[in-house]
Amino acid sequence: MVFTLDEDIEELCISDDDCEEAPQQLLQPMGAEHVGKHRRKSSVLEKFPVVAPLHSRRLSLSVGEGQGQGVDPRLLADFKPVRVLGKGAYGKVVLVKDERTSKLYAMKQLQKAEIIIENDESQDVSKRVERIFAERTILSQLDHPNVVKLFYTFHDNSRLYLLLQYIPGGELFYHLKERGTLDEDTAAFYAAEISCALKFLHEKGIVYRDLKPENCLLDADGHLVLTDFGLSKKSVDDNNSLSAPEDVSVLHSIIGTPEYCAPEILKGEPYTRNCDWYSLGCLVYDMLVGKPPYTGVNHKVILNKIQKEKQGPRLPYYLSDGMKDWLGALLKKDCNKRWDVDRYWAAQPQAQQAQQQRRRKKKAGQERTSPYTSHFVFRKINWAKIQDGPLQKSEQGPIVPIITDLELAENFDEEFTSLPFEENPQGRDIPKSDIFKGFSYKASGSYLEKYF
Ligand SMILES: Nc1ncnc2c1ncn2[C@@H]1O[C@H](COP(=O)(O)OP(=O)(O)OP(=O)(O)O)[C@@H](O)[C@H]1O
Repeated sequence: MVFTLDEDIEELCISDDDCEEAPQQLLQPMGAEHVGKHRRKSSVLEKFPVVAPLHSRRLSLSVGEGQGQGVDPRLLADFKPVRVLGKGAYGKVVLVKDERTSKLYAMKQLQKAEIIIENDESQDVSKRVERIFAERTILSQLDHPNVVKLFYTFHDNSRLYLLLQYIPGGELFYHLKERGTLDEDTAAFYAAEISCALKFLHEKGIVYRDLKPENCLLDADGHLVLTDFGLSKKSVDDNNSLSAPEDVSVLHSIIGTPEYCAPEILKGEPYTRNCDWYSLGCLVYDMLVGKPPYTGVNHKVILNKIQKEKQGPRLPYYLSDGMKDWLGALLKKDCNKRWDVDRYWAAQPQAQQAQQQRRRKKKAGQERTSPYTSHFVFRKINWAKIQDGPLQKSEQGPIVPIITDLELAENFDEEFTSLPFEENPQGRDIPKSDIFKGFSYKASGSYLEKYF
């Protein structure tokens, strides 16, 4: 499958009724200035002010929304805010407690006004709305131990809300900051868990596209969970056809952190699911070295650096030969020479292997065809246990977060957790519009029961 950023929301919406045109009227910016890139945070992180949830606000759900699942619609008033966990482009993520059940959730809040604002000439409103619906729709279809779970979505006049599984261990890189770098076995463990999540997504036709440190969280037992599916894309064609690549300026405007982004995406060229494996290479490089392979103040600088290197980044001498080999295969800037991990995931039956052997002779040095899961760096990984989930239930990961009280959110940056819950005077309702109609969702009863 080959993708461009030209997404097709109609394929991602649950029904045609859910998909509406973006409104034409424009809203004025809220005054917050763009703030430069923060280390290990996306460049858009501090663009918007923190807004605490309005505990008392009532909702204006569209009639019939979410009724497909027999929804007893949830209200903002059902959830008591406990602490701010993080911030993103359109709002923040807040730890909340369900007043009915006392369960904790991470509530991702997105400000409608910020989504439909025309303050960025390079990105149109309908694309932003598409991405928000895509995140909700994709997450509602996934169930994997290394992917965050979505339980409810709803909206009111000013915000959209996604009620996600609370991942209490915080960002992996929060822990890495304390340690500096990780040893190879620990990095290989996280690489294996991320690989399983990526493989699972790719099999469902989803490209994640946003693999970066702040989207890798640790659960209470130290297992890695991917969050933030705002840039994920579900494939709409299975015939490998190429559509015109999206304008590269549009692309740059939605990628906050280019350091982990595949070169073909940075260049605005068509790309495949293979881009996620490049990002995994960058992430693991960062775990081992303390910074991603190419750094720079903007996309152009990073691209120039990538282009200067013929084969890929230079790998530090202190890494093992096995790790160098694994990183080198994923960090190939030419996506045709990069390891096609999805294809060569595991050892294949002998007949296929023989066929590949013949092909390999033709393309010697071009493409890695050895099985991914049996690479030297994964020699201590029990793939069957990770892939099927029992490992995540029965064993702890290499870094077990210290959690004395789940509500304290001890593993999250104080920069966020210390923020007060006060109503943002700048928060504003947007004129009633159908643009977000169909956003509300409730997971099935059995799904909710399975996890609570
Ligand atoms: N399910 C969760 N449990 C705990 N913390 C979370 C959860 N989801 C997100 N967070 C925290 O909130 C931060 C921001 O979340 P997220 O990346 O989903 O927001 P975003 O608006 O999509 O951000 P961006 O604009 O950078 O893409 C994360 O980096 C993480 O620290």
